[in-house]
Amino acid sequence: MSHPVLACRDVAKLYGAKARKFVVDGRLSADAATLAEAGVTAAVRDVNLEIQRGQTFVIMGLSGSGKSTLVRCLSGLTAPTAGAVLFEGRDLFKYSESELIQIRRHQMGMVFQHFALLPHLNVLQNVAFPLEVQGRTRAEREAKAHQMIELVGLKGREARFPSELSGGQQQRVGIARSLAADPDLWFLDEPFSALDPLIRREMQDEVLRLQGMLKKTIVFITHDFDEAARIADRIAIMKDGKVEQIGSAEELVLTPATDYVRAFTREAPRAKILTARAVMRPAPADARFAGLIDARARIAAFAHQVESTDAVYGVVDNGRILGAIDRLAMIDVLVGREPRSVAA
Ligand SMILES: Nc1ncnc2c1ncn2[C@@H]1O[C@H](COP(=O)(O)OP(=O)(O)OP(=O)(O)O)[C@@H](O)[C@H]1O
Repeated sequence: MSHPVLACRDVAKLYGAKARKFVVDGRLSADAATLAEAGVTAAVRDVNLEIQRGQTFVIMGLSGSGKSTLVRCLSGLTAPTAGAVLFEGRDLFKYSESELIQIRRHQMGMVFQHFALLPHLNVLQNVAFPLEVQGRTRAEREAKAHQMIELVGLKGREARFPSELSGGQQQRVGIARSLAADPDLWFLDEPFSALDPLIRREMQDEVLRLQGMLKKTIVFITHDFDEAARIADRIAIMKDGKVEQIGSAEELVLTPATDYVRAFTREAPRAKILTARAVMRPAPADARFAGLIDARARIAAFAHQVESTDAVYGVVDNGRILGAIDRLAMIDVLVGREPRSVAA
C-alpha cells in the first residue's frame, strides 16, 4: 500500500523556555492550561492528519491558530517539539541536515504571501533562480524558466523587474519559480491574501488550472473558507493550535463537528459547495420524475432546473437513481434547515 505523502502523528510545537519539560517519551504530556501557566505557547498540538498524493489539502484558521507553524513542520523548516512528521512514510526529522535540504530543494516548492522575488533580477532570472541552486546548466535553467513563465501566462514579460509588475503578476512569477524545480509537494502559504478580490479569484482559478495539468500534492493555507471551498479536496480547520475537524467543504458545512466549525462555515456559499448527492432524500416509491440530476452536480449548477414547486427530480449516478430532490428540500438545505422528505 502506498503511504500518504505527508502525515502528522501527534505533532506539537511548543515555544517557551520550559517547553521541553512537557514532552515525555516524545509525546506532549500537559494540557493547555498547564502549558499557559508555565508560560509555554502551544503553537501546534495534538495534530494528526494525512495528505494523499495528488490532493489539495487546505489548512485554515484565524490568525494565531497555528497554520504557519504547522506548515513549517510539514515542510521540514521547523522540527516539532513532540510527535512525528512522516514524508512518504519516513520521519522527516530523522533525515540528516543535508538530506533534508535536498528533499526541500528537489521535492518541495513554496509560495508565500509576500512574493519574495529578488528585486534586482528580472522575471526570467527570478524563475530560473532555484534551478541555479540545484546546479543545472544555464541552458537548462533558461529553457525551464521560459516554459514555466508561459505556463503562468507571463510570456513576453521575461525581461521585466518585479517593481514593473502588478501584485497578481508578481505572484504568478512566485508560482512559476516555485514550480520550476518540479516539486512533488507544493506549499502555498496565504499566497493570495495581499491581492484584491478579483485578482484573488483569478489566481484561485490559476491554481485549479495548474493543478488540473500538473497533479501536484498541494498544501494551501488560508483564513478564508470560500477560498478553501473553491480549491480544496480536504480542509483542516485549526483553532488554538489544534485541528478541530478535517473534511471536504461539503462535510464541514453539513456536519460540523464543533460549534467553532459551524460558526466558520455558517456564511459559506452553500449553493456552490453542496452537491445533489448530499442534499437528496429517499425517492418516493411511486415518484414520477420531472427530470434527472447528476449526483455530483452542485446546487448552483442545477437550481434553475428545479423550478416548479411540485415537481420531483431524480438524483442519478451512472444511470442509477440514488434519491430525489424537490424545490422545498433544496431550499431547506440552502438555508441550513433540516430538509423535509421529498413529496411524491
Ligand atoms: N517563534 C515563535 N516564538 C514564540 N511564539 C510563536 C513563535 N511562532 C509562533 N508563535 C505563536 O504560536 C501561535 C501560532 O502562530 P502561527 O504563526 O503558527 O499562527 P497562524 O495561524 O499562522 O497565524 P497568521 O494567520 O497570523 O499567520 C501564535 O500564538 C504565535 O504567537
